[in-house]
Amino acid sequence: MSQQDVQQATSPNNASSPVKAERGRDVIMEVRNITLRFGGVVAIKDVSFDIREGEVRAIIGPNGAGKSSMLNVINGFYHPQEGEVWFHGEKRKAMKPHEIARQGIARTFQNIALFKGMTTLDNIMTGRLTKMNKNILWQTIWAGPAEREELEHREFVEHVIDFLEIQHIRKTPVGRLPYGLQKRVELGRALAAEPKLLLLDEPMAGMNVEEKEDMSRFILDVNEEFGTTIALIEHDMGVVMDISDRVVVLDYGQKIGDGTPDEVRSNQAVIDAYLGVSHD
Ligand SMILES: Nc1ncnc2c1ncn2[C@@H]1O[C@H](COP(=O)(O)OP(=O)(O)OP(=O)(O)O)[C@@H](O)[C@H]1O
Repeated sequence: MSQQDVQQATSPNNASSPVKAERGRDVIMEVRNITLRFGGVVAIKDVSFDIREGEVRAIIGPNGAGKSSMLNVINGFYHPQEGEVWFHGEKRKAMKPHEIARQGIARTFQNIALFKGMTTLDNIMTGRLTKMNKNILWQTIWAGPAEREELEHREFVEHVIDFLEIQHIRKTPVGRLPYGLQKRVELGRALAAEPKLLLLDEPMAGMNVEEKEDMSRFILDVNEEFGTTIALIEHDMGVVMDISDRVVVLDYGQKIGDGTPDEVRSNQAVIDAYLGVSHD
């Protein structure tokens, strides 16, 4: 990234709204002194930060900084060698990812992870899995008469479909959809779980400008209208500064910045990290 890119990404036009910055005072997620190693590689080193209710929280940093690893710690995919994860005031015990999903944490993936042969509607229905008994899920998708519980789930899913403006593709197999719409369906599937905390792993990756604008709008709408707390990893700095309330910055596995977009954009360590300035 060039000096100009850093300055553009940190221009005042991208300032987040003061109204949003005021929101979300209660901490719902906290990582404390997390250290994660893969053999001899230290992916995360003694990192602590929190996520407050109702905010959009970004985790940024150069390639290899430890962002995905941190998302996987929050999500329960990785168990750190040191440190603690707290969710809703409780220290998390060792849990499987599906148990964590039942606690109200949902995520999307960097590489879309949808059932490509299934329709938009059925993919989003699978997002209800944590809310329904498995038999009902499979009846809903494959056969079976509509039951009351199924109808309630279907109703919520239809609400998500309307909200994301994807009614026109509800019966289309997702493998046939353009990339930007597949990303939207994936967001829909995560929303169908009615998460308290939604984790987005590079939601704009591979998108053109228009698709990025659409996705930014949907993320903010989800945050505003569903009241969902969102933590995201994103490489596009302009987008990050636009939609986030607070940003944590990692570099070589360590936290080098944490604050509002304004605070982060004027942090010299952050600017140096993005410009590749060496630090001992
Ligand atoms: N499963 C793994 N096994 C071994 N090393 C890993 C593994 N996952 C990540 N790492 C290493 O941990 C460090 C942090 O990687 P991570 O993918 O978390 O960074 P990142 O900030 O998400 O990078 P990128 O922006 O390139 O996706 C890197 O040095 C990476 O090579």
